[in-house]
Amino acid sequence: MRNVTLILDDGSRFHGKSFGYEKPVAGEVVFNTAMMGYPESLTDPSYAGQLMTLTYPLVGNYGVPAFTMEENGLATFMESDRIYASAIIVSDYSLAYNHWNAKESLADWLKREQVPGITGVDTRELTKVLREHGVMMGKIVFDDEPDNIPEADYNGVNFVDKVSCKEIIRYNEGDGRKKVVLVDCGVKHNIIRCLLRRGVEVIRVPWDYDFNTLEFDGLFLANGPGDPDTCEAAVANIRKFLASPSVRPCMGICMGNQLLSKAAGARIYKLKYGHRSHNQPVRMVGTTRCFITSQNHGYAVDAETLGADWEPLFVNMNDGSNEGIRHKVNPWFSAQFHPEACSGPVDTEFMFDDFVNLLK
Ligand SMILES: NC(=O)CC[C@H](N)C(=O)O
Repeated sequence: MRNVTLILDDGSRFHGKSFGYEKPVAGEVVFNTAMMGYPESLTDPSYAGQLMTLTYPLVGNYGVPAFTMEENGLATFMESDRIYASAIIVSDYSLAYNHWNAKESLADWLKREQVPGITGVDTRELTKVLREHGVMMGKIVFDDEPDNIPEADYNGVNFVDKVSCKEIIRYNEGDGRKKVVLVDCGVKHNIIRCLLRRGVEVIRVPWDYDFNTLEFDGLFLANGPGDPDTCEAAVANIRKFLASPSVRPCMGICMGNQLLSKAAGARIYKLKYGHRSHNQPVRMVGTTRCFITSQNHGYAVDAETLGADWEPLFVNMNDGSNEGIRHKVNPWFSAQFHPEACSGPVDTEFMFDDFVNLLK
């Protein structure tokens, strides 16, 4: 294992060993405090461009499942067609792995997908640095090579455009089925699985496609990487939908919550270090009902700036930030967290039932 160094923008250095693909890489360094789920997180397109630090120390011990696709093109066990995170940073990579569903080691998978992985880093100390300073750009360099890769700069980069599908994909087509347009900002496959399991037809469209020209019964706004302010084309299409005389249900997740909120007039801001974990507590506004949720986001909605017809639906119980919105009259709502989980707690999957019931 070659020696590597993670260098953060503020000059802090963390030494480790390479266990994945051997190439230097630069990107935004974020941390995730979940105890498991590295196959799902690595293939979640919302991590595009990010160096993912895991605080849970032992990683790799349950290997990686087979990368098989179902007939409909959805991955059997993963959240997309490949790894989207730019690198993974762990404390103690486990050379031995064992699980009924394991097909290969995390190291072999990373090497095949050409994604760097580093181990031996005190990821809890690294997380403390990111928590105090806020997420930072950083790079992983090999100690036996000159450090000549440029710093990452994400200003104005539209990551959604890089990961969204390029043409329309239809799932579960059939007479009499309710049709849901899904705006693919970088959709996790479990969102599509959750919809298909409820018997609807899904029409997956590129993020900037004007779906208002299609015939459909409901609109679904998916998760996606990067800064929502780079997705004005999607916001314009959502605004058209909201203004349409034919009122149809709409649900959004994560980036979908941010885009719906932007269409509702709200401002988006960047959180200091984001929410990436399996145990984010949220409260449903107006009730004392709380849910434990799976999350992966760096931006948040400023609920104070929502239009008068809208209100917050969920609030984060750790930091009070907005976790979802709803329209006061029409069947339009969204969550900043991930009701489809995968991985993570499934407490809020009922939101898919609510959405599909509204279509009827
Ligand atoms: N998972 C997501 O959809 C993330 C949304 C957005 N890219 C953020 O970081 O806030």
